[in-house]
Amino acid sequence: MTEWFGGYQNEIYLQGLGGTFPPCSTDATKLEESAREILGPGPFWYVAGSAGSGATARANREAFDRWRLVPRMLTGATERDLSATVLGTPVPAPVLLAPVGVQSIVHEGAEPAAARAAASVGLPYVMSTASSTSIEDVAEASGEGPRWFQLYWPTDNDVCASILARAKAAGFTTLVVTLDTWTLAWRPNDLDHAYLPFIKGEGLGVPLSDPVFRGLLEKTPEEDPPTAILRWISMITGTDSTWDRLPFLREHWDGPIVLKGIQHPDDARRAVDAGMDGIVVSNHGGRQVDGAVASLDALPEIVAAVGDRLEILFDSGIRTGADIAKALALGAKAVLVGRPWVYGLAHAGEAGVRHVLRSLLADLDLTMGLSGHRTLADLTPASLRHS
Ligand SMILES: Cc1cc2nc3c(=O)[nH]c(=O)nc-3n(C[C@H](O)[C@H](O)[C@H](O)COP(=O)(O)O)c2cc1C
Ligand SMILES: O=C(O)C(=O)c1ccccc1
Repeated sequence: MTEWFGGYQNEIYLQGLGGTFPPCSTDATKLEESAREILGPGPFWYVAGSAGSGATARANREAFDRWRLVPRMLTGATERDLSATVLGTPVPAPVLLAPVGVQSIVHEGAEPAAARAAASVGLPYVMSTASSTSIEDVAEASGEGPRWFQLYWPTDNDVCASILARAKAAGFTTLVVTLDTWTLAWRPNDLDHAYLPFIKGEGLGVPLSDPVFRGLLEKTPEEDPPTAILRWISMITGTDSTWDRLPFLREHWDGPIVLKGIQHPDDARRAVDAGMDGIVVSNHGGRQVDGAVASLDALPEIVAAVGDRLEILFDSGIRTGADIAKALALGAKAVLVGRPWVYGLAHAGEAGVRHVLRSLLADLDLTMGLSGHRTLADLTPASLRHS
């Protein structure tokens, strides 16, 4: 079924007639500004911050500005179909909620609130391994909504297998393996506030509810929290995996597998050789390698290298409908969005996330229509000029 996402614009104007307004801004920049007023400095910078000088986070945005849509007229784009199938998951529009850890930092409703909002719009929720709640709780909140699982890859194979089995049993269809964060980058904004969620014992919903992880501990996490926390941190950080470990994941996951954090065409080729189903071209929103290439600048080369051999998803820097259209025109099959919906969560929980998602989809829908694109297939490099 196709949905007319642009209709949210009328809905908002009509609300205004009755004196009601959206729960937070429809503009991503303003959302960040007002989130700063709501959240304390530690939580705000945890979300807004990035690695080092912030060069890559800025570059992510600047890259979008160098591409411009060239609108076409009289194409009959008054009715549009944004629907797609992404790695076997039918979606009303090719947009996913990027995995975001420790959402309890910004809102008490945390991951279940965001998962409910995603399900209500029909967009896939990608649950982070670093969630505040268990896999099963997020699955329940998702209801009928599509759900994918993001893995921070534990070095202990039994714990890894247990987590994957639980995710599968809870109805998560697609596995997203994040490769670019095997340790946290130098993040001055977090360091200045000495702010590390894990140390505060947050974001541990997955391991603390895992029987195999618990079985490794001499005392329960309830009796001895610091030991459990440190054991988990040492299991998912500090040790980079290598390509030869990927078959283990294939053995323990029978659905599609996506590698997140690919920025070099040769790594994209290796993902193909390893039999992966997809990649996310991403620099983790500029939070890992300061000075790294802008994600959008990395995209065309990767599409040229492997475009027809696996599904290419994209994230890092998406803030508007035009940004989504540009990434799709450059060859991404779908995009993930990070910070904007987290700010929605901070403002108004589930309703805030829903508002941000609906705003993005309405913006995308109207941008596509007014630039003469009726379907996603109409968005090609020819839709853009580099400026
Ligand atoms: C607060 C925060 C927490 C994040 N946590 C995770 C995570 O747990 N797992 C992961 O793969 N990516 C994580 N990311 C990265 C996002 O999935 C995504 O790659 C990034 O936010 C995209 O950039 P954007 O925020 O500019 O849209 C996190 C990002 C933010 C902002
Ligand atoms: O902050 C992040 O970017 C991130 O990926 C993460 C990792 C572990 C816990 C919380 C967030």
